[in-house]
Amino acid sequence: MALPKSVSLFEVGPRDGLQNEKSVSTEAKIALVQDLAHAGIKRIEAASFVSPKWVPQMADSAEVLKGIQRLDGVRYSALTPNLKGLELALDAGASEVAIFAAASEGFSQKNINCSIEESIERFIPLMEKAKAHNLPVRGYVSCVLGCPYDGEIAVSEVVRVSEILYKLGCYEISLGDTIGVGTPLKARKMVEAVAARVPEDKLALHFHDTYGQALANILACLETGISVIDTSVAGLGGCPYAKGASGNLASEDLVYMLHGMGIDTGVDLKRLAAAGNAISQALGRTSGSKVARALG
Ligand SMILES: CC(C)(COP(=O)([O-])OP(=O)([O-])OC[C@H]1O[C@@H](n2cnc3c(N)ncnc32)[C@H](O)[C@@H]1OP(=O)([O-])[O-])[C@@H](O)C(=O)NCCC(=O)NCCSC(=O)C[C@@](C)(O)CC(=O)[O-]
Repeated sequence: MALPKSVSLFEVGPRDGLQNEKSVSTEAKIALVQDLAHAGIKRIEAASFVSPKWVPQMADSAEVLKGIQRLDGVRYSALTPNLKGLELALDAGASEVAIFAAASEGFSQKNINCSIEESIERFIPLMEKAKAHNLPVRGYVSCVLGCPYDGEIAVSEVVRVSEILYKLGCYEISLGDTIGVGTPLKARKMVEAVAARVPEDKLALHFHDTYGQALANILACLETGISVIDTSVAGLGGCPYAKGASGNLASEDLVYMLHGMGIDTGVDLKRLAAAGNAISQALGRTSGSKVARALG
C-alpha cells in the first residue's frame, strides 16, 4: 500500500503530557490548547476526568474545558475511565471522550485498578450514555508492544482488546506503545494483525518515544493505510503508571517529517513549535522536540 496523501494529528500533549507535570497553572493549560488549535490541529485531548486521588494534576480539567475559546471545526477531547468521568466530561462540554483499556493485565490493574474484563464491563454503560448524547468515543489500547509489568504482550491480545472496543462502538482505536519499546518491523506486524479485524481507517498510532523509535515506527506503519497519529507537542509527557516512560513523539518532529515527504497535515509548523516552546518555558525547560530546537 502507498503512503497516505495526508495525515491528521491527534494532539495529546495537554492531557498525556501535562498529566505528568505537577505545577502547571490552569491558564497555561488553556493557553496551550488554544495555541494548538491556532496552529491548525483539529483534535486536541484537553482534559482527563479520572479520579483526582489518582492523578491530581488533571483535577482542573473542567475549568480547562470551560475556559477555552473554541475554534470552529476543532474537537476538544477528554479521557473518561467510567460513567462518572463521562458525566463530568458532558457537563464540561467535551466534544468527544476516550475510554482506555490495556492489552496487559498488569497495566490494567495498575492504571485503572481492575482487570481487562472488568474495564470492558465498566465501559458498556459509558458507551450507552455517550451514544444517547451523540458523543463520539475513542478507544485506547495500552501496552500494544510491551508492558512495564508483564513484559512481552501477545499480538493476539492486542487484536482481541482492539476488536472489543471497536465493537463496543468506539469510532477509532488508538494503539498505544505506552513505554516506547517497539521497533519498526514489530510495530508494523502488530498493526497489520489488528487491521485484519478493525478497518485501518479506524486505527490510530499512539507511540511514546522512550527509546527514540517512535518516528521510525510510525513511518513503518504509515504504509498499512493508517493516517491518524497521536503526538504530543514538545514531546511532553510520560505515564504516571509506567515508570520511566517518556512522552509521545513530539508533534513538531512528525509534522517536519511528513511535510518533507510531501504529506499534508494542515498544521503550521512554526506556530506549532511556538506553542511547544511556550509551554516548555512555563515548565522551565527547553522543548523536547528536536525540530523545535533546530528551528530556534
Ligand atoms: C479508574 C479509577 C477511577 C478507578 O479507581 P478506584 O479507586 O478503583 O475507583 P472507585 O470507583 O473506588 O473510586 C475511588 C474514588 O475516586 C472517585 N472517582 C472515581 N471515578 C472518578 C472520576 N472519573 N472522576 C472523579 N472522581 C472519580 C470516586 O468517587 C471515589 O471517591 P471517594 O468516594 O473515595 O471520595 C482510577 O483508577 C483512575 O482514575 N485511574 C486513572 C489513571 C490515569 O489517569 N492514568 C493515566 C491515563 S492512561 C494513559 O496515560 C495511557 C494512554 C491513554 O495515554 C495510552 C498509552 O499511552 O498507552
